[in-house]
Amino acid sequence: MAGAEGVEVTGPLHDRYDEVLTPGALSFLASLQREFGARRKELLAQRGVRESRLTAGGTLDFLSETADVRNDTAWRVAEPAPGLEDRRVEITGPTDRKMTINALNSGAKVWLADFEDANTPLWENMVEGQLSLRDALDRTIDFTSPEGKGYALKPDDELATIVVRPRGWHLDEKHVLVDGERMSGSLFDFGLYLFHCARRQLDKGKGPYYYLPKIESHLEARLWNDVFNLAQDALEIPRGTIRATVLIETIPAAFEMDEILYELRDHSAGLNAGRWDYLFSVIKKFRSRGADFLLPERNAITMTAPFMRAYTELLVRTCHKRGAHAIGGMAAFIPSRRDEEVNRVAFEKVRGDKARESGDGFDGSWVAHPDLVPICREIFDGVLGDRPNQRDRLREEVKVSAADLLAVDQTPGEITETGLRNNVDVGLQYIASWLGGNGAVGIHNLMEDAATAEISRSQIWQWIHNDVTLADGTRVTEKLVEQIIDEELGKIRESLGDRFDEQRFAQAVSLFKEVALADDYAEFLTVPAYERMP
Ligand SMILES: CC(=O)SCCNC(=O)CCNC(=O)[C@H](O)C(C)(C)COP(=O)(O)OP(=O)(O)OC[C@H]1O[C@@H](n2cnc3c(N)ncnc32)[C@H](O)[C@@H]1OP(=O)(O)O
Ligand SMILES: O=CC(=O)O
Ligand SMILES: [Mg+2]
Repeated sequence: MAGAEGVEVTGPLHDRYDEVLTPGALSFLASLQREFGARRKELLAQRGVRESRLTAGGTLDFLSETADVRNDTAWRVAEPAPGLEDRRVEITGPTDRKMTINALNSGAKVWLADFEDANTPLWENMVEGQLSLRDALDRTIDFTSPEGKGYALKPDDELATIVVRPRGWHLDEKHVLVDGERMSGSLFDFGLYLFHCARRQLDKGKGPYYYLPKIESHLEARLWNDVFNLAQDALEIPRGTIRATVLIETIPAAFEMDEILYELRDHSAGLNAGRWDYLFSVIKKFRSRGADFLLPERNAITMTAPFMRAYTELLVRTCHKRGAHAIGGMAAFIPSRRDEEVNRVAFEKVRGDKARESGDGFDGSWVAHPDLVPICREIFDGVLGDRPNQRDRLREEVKVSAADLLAVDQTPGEITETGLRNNVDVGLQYIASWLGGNGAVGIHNLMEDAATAEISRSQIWQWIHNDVTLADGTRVTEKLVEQIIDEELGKIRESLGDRFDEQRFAQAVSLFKEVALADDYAEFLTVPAYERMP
């Protein structure tokens, strides 16, 4: 494979990788990295500065310097692009060939093709995911399971619209060096998909669409907008062709929703309420601030907690004021085709979650599994009927203050030994799976991904470092957690039997201790985890 000037690919080049990593594509990636790499690093450093202020006792508020943007009632985002008018059901998931076909065929309006929370950024997952997307658009994708079950796409007009979620700004792609430096994982995922699939999508009457994860400020949204403009110009695609839905899934971003929409207004496809990373962000940003920012154990926190309601209500209000879609989040309950009771509970929980969202004015929502598509559709059908969305529901009565968004201590629930054990158990099982190359997994009938695992390990860090006592009066210490790690690992070993040794539990324990116990808190568990990957 001929290279591109200044670009070195250090990952293995398996079958067909040359179809994605072409000299033209690599040159395009290099141009994005050269233009935006330094700004990305500056913005990541600014996250640290803001976080240090919070650790020192500071707070978050709506920005005074952008009050004009918030108060100006005249501007609106672009009208929805083809394929994004009606988003009442969106399925999310990894981009391996089987999941790609299943997601596109699922009956959902949109498929979020995930290179972030549901994905281990193993080199093979990244490049083969891009091949899946391209092959899906060419309709050359197929798959045969080891049992001989064949998979093929339904006709185009029955397929979900593809929306790609690249990695967040914090992640590198270490297998592609530009002028000797690792390139941004975000730019790698974004750029390869745009380079290969923008024209293919336009030929089908749709476009290159993205979900943007883990953004912490409108300046990060501005960076994405500048990336879009340069990329569209370079590929001779009209500006405004790319559309992006931003996940509001960090607490600082909740104070900048208007500004984020404004920065991306010609490319915007709305906002999504990414509840799991949002909870992680609340814990992370205020992790050293004692009782005022202490949440109950993970499974006790619901979307009706006052600070979560404030966030979702403000999101719908802000989106609809600007003509943008407001998309709901993920209920973690997954159905089972083998256990009727598990299925019943999952359907009931998801139904309740989608009923609340559709009633609040969201225009659609996420599901994690094809069997949940009909439920989400039925609930949104009940509110939307034949209308593609409810962007006209302005929710002008919603008033949310900074204090409402920060009312973390008003969340009902407690911290128990069961909650502590669950965080350890799920954290270990998830990390072992992630290190094995699978970033989305069902554990105890709940969907676990990078965002939910971040909550588990960060709660433990917070409880140890804030002298928290459990409901039974036991203090959470490093020693106690070490003991629970041993005990929970023993249970996992027993339940897996011979399969235990096939999985990466030794590595998972070491990483879990690093990210849950070490005084020096890791900003993302996926960053040290990535360094342990080939
Ligand atoms: C916080 C956030 O960011 S949420 C968004 C990120 N997270 C995700 O996207 C998770 C998506 N969901 C998944 O990955 C999966 O549903 C899991 C891992 C939770 C469970 O998967 P499984 O254990 O395979 O579930 P199950 O065995 O019930 O699957 C039944 C069928 O549905 C398919 N399926 C399940 N989930 C999905 C999905 N999200 N997309 C496409 N197909 C799916 C399976 O491949 C399987 O297909 P098959 O019958 O042809 O073999
Ligand atoms: O990405 C979604 C989330 O909830 O996190
Ligand atoms: Mg997320």
